[in-house]
Amino acid sequence: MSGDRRLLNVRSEIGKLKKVLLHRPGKEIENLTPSLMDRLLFDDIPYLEVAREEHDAFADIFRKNGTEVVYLEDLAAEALIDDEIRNKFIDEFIEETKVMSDKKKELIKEYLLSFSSKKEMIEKMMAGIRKEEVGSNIKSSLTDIVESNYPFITDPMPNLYFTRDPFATIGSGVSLNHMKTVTRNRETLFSKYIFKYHKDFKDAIIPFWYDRKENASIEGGDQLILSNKVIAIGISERTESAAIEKIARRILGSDEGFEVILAFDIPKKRAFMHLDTVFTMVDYDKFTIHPEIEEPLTVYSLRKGEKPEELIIEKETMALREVLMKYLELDDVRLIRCGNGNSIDAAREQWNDGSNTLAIAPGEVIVYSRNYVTNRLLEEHGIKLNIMPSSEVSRGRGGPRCMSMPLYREDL
Ligand SMILES: NC(=O)NCCC[C@H](N)C(=O)O
Repeated sequence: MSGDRRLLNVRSEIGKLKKVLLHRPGKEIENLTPSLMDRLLFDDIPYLEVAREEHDAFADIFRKNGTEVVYLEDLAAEALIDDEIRNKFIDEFIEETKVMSDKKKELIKEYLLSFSSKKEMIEKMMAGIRKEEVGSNIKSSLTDIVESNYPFITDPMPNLYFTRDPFATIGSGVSLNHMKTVTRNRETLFSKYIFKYHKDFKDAIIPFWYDRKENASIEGGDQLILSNKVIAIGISERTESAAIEKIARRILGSDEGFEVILAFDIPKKRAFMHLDTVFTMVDYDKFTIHPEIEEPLTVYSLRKGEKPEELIIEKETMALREVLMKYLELDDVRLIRCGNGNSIDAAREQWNDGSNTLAIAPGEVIVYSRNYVTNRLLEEHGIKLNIMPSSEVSRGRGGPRCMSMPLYREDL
């Protein structure tokens, strides 16, 4: 990045990745129980020790390829530059838990302030606070008595290792997302403090395209930067059209150079959770896809109008291939089908994020080892693979793209 003073720069899905944000799975994973899984958006409980080994192997792939890796937990701790900010952060964190009683709030604060290391305090916030850690017998309100069997004072945040979703780097700016679910919206507080107070960002002029307090939801897994002109956003289980409209006005009205936002209407179901669950870019003209999105799709193109704030919106029904050829101005594109078109392999590998690859350079991606049918096909299409172990991290229903947030990619 020598000679380049931009802190954040993402103008494609495939430009050489120079800096990426990860979160190493922590104790929050061990605070998952079967009865919490549904609300906390997990389908199984990963074995933490192995999940960490897999995640470390993921981080090593970046480092070996010249990508700087930074961790959410480190940046969040470093953002708490003085007592005033630490206090403010703790208060806001507690405000966003469902704790009602003032007495309990005081005890949580006291407990969090008792950590001498800021990183350990952050990790505790992420992991969740079990009842027995903070005055287990407090029954100062009716809710405490009624909910006395609930094991946590503050819930764990097991989805944090999917750093793709709470915020997204778009151009030189940040979409600080408002997440669909309460559990994931709590995660965005860490990003808020990082961009506001961390020494690397606090004095920078960073455009914010969205804010976590806005009322419509949008998640990073739905935000794909197809080129320096075209952004794709899924209208999905997690992202609402109202949010896309707002963000489009701001991005298209800025001087970042993006010309069109394509809103892809995808099925609202868990197997299609985000646009990147069913579709990722692996090279200039190659994409991995869930075979079910090959059928004609409804796509809305949003462009800037003549008047300030005006948007021109056009609805089209087209096959994905045609949409990509048209908007990326390509003569041809190759759609690489997850599971190589076999319905059983496709369904199995799709469930384990076979289409959720992360490009670290044009034509070079990180993939899960378990999706070997799709991986073979990618190789046959000339894609260079970096294969990571994937038994445990995959249980959270996200792949290499979901587990990473690029902060800086070289322009193509
Ligand atoms: N971009 C993504 O598809 N992220 C995966 C998120 C998985 C997580 N368990 C969730 O349901 O939000």
